Amino acid sequence: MADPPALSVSDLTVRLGSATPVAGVDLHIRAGGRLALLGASGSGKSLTAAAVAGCLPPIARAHGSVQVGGTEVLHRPAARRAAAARVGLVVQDSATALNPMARIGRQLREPLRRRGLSRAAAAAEVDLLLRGVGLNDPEPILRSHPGALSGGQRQRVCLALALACEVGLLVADEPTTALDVVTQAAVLELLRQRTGGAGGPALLFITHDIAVAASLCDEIAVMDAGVVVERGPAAQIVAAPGHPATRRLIDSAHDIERDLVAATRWAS
Ligand SMILES: Nc1ncnc2c1ncn2[C@@H]1O[C@H](COP(=O)(O)OP(=O)(O)OP(=O)(O)O)[C@@H](O)[C@H]1O
Repeated sequence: MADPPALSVSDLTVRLGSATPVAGVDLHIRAGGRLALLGASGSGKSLTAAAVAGCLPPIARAHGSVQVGGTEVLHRPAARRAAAARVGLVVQDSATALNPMARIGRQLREPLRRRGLSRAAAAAEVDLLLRGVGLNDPEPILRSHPGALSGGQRQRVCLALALACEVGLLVADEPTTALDVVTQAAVLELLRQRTGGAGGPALLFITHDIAVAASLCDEIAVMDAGVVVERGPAAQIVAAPGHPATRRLIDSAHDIERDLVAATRWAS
């Protein structure tokens, strides 16, 4: 039998008081697929991601359906979800995603111990996970508290933590926005290597950057004012954008590229 979709969102609506920042969103990611949810600031991407990950703000009222791995989870906060319906979450601000009081080693071993690994097996797996996300000298990282790490190191630890939970779906909400360009490229490459395909988790990648969306994901869904206005294969959306919101995102990417070329000429 075919695997159930990693994510199936139908008619998702999120209300915050009298505002409706997410209005009737449908999304679909096949097992091992990668979808970018693309949109300008305030278009409703993060609230959609929060509904999927089970961490909407308490004042939010959500309707519709969110199925992870075939299980309905919309009204189940992250901590109350069955293991098969858990979602790994990597957010922009990794400083808030980790417990500031606990050493990295403990935070990474915990989910592995919960999965039934022995103390020794969990320690070996943590070592592998950190090396797998490019932290090739794990010992000092394991002994550190989150505040002692750089933003790039913390983001890699968050990715390792999400992978330690062996989820079928990873939600990455602007995971590289707070990083310098070199570290951004490294973290994006890691996401490319560690998600998608037969073995890795599916990916819901939240971004306002169409170039990043198209380079990492097979499909793109564009949000504008709480609604998905366009969706399709990434190459097709970039080559032939059908909605003004998508064209605006492409134009702003071209503007940045033009500025960069002009600055390079100026400097040389
Ligand atoms: N906790 C909250 N309380 C009140 N309003 C909120 C809350 N979270 C989001 N909003 C509002 O809902 C709308 C959508 O927010 P959301 O964070 O989903 O947008 P976004 O597309 O992710 O934007 P960005 O790229 O800037 O993060 C915005 O107008 C935002 O101000």
